Amino acid sequence: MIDSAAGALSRRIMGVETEYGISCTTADGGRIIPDELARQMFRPVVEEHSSSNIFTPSAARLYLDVGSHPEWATAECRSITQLLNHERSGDRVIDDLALRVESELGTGARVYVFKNNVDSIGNSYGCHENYLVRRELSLKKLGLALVPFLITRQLIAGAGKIYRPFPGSPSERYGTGFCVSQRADHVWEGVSSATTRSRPMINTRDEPHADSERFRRLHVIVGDSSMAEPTFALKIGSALLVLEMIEAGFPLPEIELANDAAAIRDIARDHRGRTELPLAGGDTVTALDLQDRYCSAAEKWLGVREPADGSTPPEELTRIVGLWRRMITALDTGDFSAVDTEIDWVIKRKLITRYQDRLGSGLEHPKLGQIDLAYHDIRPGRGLYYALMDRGMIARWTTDDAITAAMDTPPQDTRAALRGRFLDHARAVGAPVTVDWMRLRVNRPEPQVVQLGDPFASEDARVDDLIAYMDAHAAEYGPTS
Ligand SMILES: Nc1ncnc2c1ncn2[C@@H]1O[C@H](COP(=O)(O)OP(=O)(O)OP(=O)(O)O)[C@@H](O)[C@H]1O
Ligand SMILES: [Mg+2]
Repeated sequence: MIDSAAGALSRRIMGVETEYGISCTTADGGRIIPDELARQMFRPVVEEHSSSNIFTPSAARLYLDVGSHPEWATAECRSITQLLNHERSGDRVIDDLALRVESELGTGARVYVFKNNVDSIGNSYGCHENYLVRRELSLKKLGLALVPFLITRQLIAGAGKIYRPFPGSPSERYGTGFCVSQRADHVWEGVSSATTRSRPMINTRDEPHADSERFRRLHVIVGDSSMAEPTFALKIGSALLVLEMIEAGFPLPEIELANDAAAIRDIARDHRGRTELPLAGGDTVTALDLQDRYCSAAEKWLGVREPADGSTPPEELTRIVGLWRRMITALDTGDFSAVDTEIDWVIKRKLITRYQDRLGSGLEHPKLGQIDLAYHDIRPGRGLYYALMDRGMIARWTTDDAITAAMDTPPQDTRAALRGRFLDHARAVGAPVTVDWMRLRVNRPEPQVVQLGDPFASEDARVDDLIAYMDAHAAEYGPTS
């Protein structure tokens, strides 16, 4: 049981990290290996910043992670649609890097960027969610309370994939089939501080990127990347509501599964959530029953929670819980028509089934694998996701204008606004600076550092002073281009 004396955090900082898969074919049918392709994509970034790990004008972090996966970590956000806009703006920025390489390579070359979580040889890359929580809460206890929700969340917000067993694959014992989640086969335990050796669902590494006396950062690494905007909203919104309820001590299923890793893999292969999951105490529960209970709790919670200014508006949460309920009903009845434009795995399964019927083949058919992958291509006008959206077969949650605005404008109601202003000014006067989530530093003539321990604060006189310092020394920084 969580000590809920501190109550639910009514305002919260959230961020999402997305790792992308990349590949390239040249006009003569050749390939460029991902390492080299990643280097080419990041060349303009390195030319401008002398680094492949930067903070962008929208205060996001753009970097090249190990394994040639470009990563976009959104700036700190306070509401779900805001977070969605900032996550989507990452797709646009990364696609611009891909377009540039494509034009350098000349007619016929194709650079593909996929927002998925598995490559063709079984490597997995992540989509991490970050939620600010109070220091008083133990990440371990919070994690244990969240795990049954997160293990079953794939049913309502998974990205879906065709699973093909191959020797050495983590779930070799399962036959070929459609899974609701991409990530389910690639997590090994519920809660721990490791990230790669034994990948947990929640990472408890204590790295708050904020005042460590007041805050912690909950790092959820079990989720799939989302293509459909409503899927993203439901994935984040449902987690946010469950987190709030745990913090507030609101009644929730108190469940400990006997084997988290086995449960998450079994659920991934059960499109109706009916698998009986053994509990640590000996009984069983179905995944659908668990999700139904979380959703019912959230419906009640919406009636009593006290919204805070600047956080996700209640109407938006009502919309999220409405979608959640429609998805539970679909799972229960087997009629998915009320959600088949909103939830990634449902959209994808429908598409794949249609092609499968046409081909008259099993899921092993390579064409179906191509369709599976093409759904995650982030290029408008080329990727299957965008093709379906253009035909009205995928619903929207936000607008192109809002996404475009987020490409170069930080959230205005968090610390990100300060980072954005600082970077903007440094660029204008050519000042050498170093930045991370917590820190703004002017490097010359004398190092000047400001620590931003409160991620909610979007104004700070110390940052005004840093800007004045850069202005005062502008002549020493030399001409700007
Ligand atoms: N105090 C905070 N609470 C919640 N989220 C935060 C906080 N500070 C930053 N974030 C978000 O956490 C994410 C951090 O991304 P980053 O890729 O740097 O993750 P990391 O876990 O620190 O490092 P890495 O991915 O290199 O292991 C960003 O999306 C950011 O907006
Ligand atoms: Mg990261």
